Amino acid sequence: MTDRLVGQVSGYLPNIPLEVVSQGAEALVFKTKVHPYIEKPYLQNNSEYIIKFRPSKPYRHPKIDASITKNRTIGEVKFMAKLSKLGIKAPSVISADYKNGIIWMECLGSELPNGEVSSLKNWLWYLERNESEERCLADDVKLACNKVGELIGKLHMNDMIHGDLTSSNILLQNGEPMLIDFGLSSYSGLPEDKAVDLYVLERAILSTHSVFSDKYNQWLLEGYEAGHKSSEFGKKGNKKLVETIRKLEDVRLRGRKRSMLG
Ligand SMILES: Nc1ncnc2c1ncn2[C@@H]1O[C@H](COP(=O)(O)OP(=O)(O)OP(=O)(O)O)[C@@H](O)[C@H]1O
Repeated sequence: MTDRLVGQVSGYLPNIPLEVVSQGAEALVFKTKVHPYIEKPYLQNNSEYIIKFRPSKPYRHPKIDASITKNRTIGEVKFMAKLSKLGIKAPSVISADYKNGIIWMECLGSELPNGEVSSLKNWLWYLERNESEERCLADDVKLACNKVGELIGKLHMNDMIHGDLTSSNILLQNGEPMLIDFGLSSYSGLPEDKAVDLYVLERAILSTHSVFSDKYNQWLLEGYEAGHKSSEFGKKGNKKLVETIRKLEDVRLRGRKRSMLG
């Protein structure tokens, strides 16, 4: 399966060496050392780039499939371009081929001592498996969670919804969090949509980092509050924060009822 898809993407990008990074439900992600048009680009990482390829789905009607691939790729690129304009940390888009579902972007993150990419999930797992409880709850972990919350606060203040907030979709670079994977992103000013975005992250933290999830979630929310209270947003920030947190309580309640009913 992967070989066929690698063959397909190599056909679209001839002579570009590709290394498979991940195969998810929606896309295949590759690393390459080749920039498509500049020899010395001004990016945080000038030696490696990411290529995200959304393959066609054989079970969909070819015309519908082509339209979905094109629209989702355009949607993701536009979202990333807006993030860059707003200064919300995420990979810069380098190039895109909408028709073939390809996004060439900046490669973020670094390598952890165990060789894994420095996503929030991998970093916390690394600490949980190799270090003491004290280390897992140290100041730099609190600061990273606060900063993630702040970043999401800024995203929501701009009425942007990530749609798939998990600790894998947050990369850390020199302690600074950056968001990735905007395949399910959308725009909404509704507190409900923002609350659901937060709830998805809260549940992801609970299931992925269960031992310390209470602390991590508390620190994330503290950062989220701080993000809204930044002088940049004035009184509007506090108003939006109160509305979203009130909705978050409703969403949690609905989630609990649903799990009680099985
Ligand atoms: N810009 C980037 N810099 C570094 N690594 C990245 C970048 N984008 C993606 N990755 C790596 O590729 C993985 C998959 O990327 P992404 O989540 O965007 O694809 P996906 O197919 O939508 O994933 P899934 O279906 O699992 O949600 C990420 O978890 C990360 O390890």
